[in-house]
Amino acid sequence: MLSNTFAEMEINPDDIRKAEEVLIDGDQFDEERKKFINCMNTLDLLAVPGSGKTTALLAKLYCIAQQMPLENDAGILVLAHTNHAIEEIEKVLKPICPQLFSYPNFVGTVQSFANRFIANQACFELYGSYIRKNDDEMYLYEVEKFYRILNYNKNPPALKNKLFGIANRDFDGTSKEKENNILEFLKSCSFDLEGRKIKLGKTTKIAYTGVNQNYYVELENWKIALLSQGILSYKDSFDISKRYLKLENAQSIKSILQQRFKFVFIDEMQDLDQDQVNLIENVFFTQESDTVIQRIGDKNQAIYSNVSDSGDTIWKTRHEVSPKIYTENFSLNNSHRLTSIIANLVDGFVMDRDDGYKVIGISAHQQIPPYLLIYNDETDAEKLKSKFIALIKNYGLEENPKNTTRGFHIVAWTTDKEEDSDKWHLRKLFPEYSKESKQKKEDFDCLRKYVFLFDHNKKTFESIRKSLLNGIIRILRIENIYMDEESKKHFRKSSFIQRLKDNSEQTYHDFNQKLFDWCYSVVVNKNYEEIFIQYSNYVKNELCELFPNFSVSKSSNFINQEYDYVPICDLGDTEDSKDEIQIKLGSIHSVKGQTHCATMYLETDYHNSETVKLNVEIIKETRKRQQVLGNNPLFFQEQNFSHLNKARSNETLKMMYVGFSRPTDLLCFAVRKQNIENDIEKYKASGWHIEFISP
Ligand SMILES: Nc1ncnc2c1ncn2[C@@H]1O[C@H](COP(=O)(O)OP(=O)(O)OP(=O)(O)O)[C@@H](O)[C@H]1O
Repeated sequence: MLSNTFAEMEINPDDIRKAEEVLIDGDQFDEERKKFINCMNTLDLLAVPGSGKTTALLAKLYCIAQQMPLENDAGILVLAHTNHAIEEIEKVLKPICPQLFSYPNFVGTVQSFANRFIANQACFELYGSYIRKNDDEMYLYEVEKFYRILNYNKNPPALKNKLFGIANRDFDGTSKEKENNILEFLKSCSFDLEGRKIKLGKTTKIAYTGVNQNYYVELENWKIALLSQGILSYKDSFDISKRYLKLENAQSIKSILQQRFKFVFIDEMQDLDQDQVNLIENVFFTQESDTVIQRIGDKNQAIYSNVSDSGDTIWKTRHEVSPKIYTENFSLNNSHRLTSIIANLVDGFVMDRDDGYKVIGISAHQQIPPYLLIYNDETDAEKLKSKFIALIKNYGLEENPKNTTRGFHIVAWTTDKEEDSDKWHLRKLFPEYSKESKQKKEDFDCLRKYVFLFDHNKKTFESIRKSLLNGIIRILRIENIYMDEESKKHFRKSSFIQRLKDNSEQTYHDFNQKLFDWCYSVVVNKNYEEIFIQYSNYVKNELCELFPNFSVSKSSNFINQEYDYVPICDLGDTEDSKDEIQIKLGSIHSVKGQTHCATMYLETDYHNSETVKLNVEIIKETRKRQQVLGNNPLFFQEQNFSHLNKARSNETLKMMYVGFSRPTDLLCFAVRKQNIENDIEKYKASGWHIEFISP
């Protein structure tokens, strides 16, 4: 393995100066940060929240972009796990270096890279179809559809009996829960189609042992049929890429990619799951490759894939794996985002403390102590928000435009639950939070959502047009109306439009006119209800002219299902609150990587509440000995229990580490009284300011 040789490129100091102007208001990067920006070798950079990892990466990308086109028409590849992380990079760099976002460079999620450069071709060569759907929700729908047609049979054992046994071994729940376990298994299992094994994680659950195993063959056929239609779960993209890259005739793909991408940068590296890490290594980290790979992140913030089967973080740094070749990891000391008081609190949550890893806040902002906001129940929600706003005003935070740009955020771990759930969640307090309206989804569980939940940020009709067409395609799919009966190929938007044209120019013209009117009415006049009626009437009454076999039967629930639309969640959106402070609502996942001015972390239930999960017993009570609890970072103590590998507590450490480390100025923690009643004095003594929202 090469330690690295592609080090000819030198960053121009003048470009660093310009980057400082653009990225950190003309401040100067210190020597440590400049060393990272200048380094053109393969490396891993790990550092605390707010230390400026992303900023330093942006500076480096800015400097490289100034030297484009690169020698031999080489490009750079910039990857992250989430769309959010990519959008942050685009937001800053697209306006000032658009060349970074066009050929031969690629900036995107690991998923989009895998699909575009490997999985799409793999799917075509292995299964005869390019990828048409790559979406876990759509995949779940396929799983459910398949499950519904299965029947029980004891002898010989039918697939349904087998699945029931596999998914519900030692499980004592209701029949609904058992059914959900089967669906969950079908959704999550992976298919080793070469070895003819079906696995969950690393464990083989069903292996093909002979021709009489009809249930195995049935499941395998279903999977192959999906792949042949280009319907893939997210994980499938990596499974088929891995398979494809092993083939003799795919070897050229690796060398083409290595030639094209001489630099690979991965931000938020800790979020990648094992498949993603392996794919990048498999393509770029080979004996013959001279591609430079720089991976940037913070293991303590791994809130996505986070742990391997052994309980360790998935990302193993080069130094961990080959300390002789890679003598150290890069690091950046100090957090520019955090004040020392917030940094002290946040530091107690650290799980993975490499040498010198300590959260030290060096921001010169005023030292505002963290606030504990204690409330009773959901009827206090508005008072809670008002208190947050009052604190923002009290410290004059809204007066600085930079603070307003960074924003004032209420964040929570669990954002959404069913209407009647007693599990605490963000929407229970703030119904204006609507997760689905924030997501740019293409497929939904009822027709109404196709009219209401298109991507409202798009100012053109493109998004609503797509959404309305997707709704029709979904109905045709539910009703088993195929584009081609024999191959059972489903319609896509383009083939549906083609069918209209094939029917007659007039049909096509009439439909287009209708579609335009619907789009106009929804986007311009916001006539959602009226258009939903017209749209669903079209489906019920006019689609049959195009497809004589069509009638609404299986899709009737899908069409009639109610959905209460709640307009977008930013509270400041309403007219009469124009001058008010805008409070944004979001999940911890959605604000990862962001810098806020003020953050209110709302405690919610994920299995249990955060405060409960941080009460960790480290010594059990016996007749002779008292129970001993671990250090609680909520009391500004350094946690000492993560080595016990209690999964719920450890994920809480990471989630709160991310949530608490967002604000430059004000951190509030909102908890229900019943959860912390006995600990209020401890909070006070440790440094929190206590505010009771209601008596
Ligand atoms: N060298 C610097 N000098 C001054 N301010 C900086 C510097 N680097 C970063 N900042 C500021 O600190 C804040 C945090 O930076 P950034 O988001 O890059 O940190 P990060 O390490 O990527 O954080 P996280 O781990 O939370 O993703 C930003 O507001 C950024 O402008």
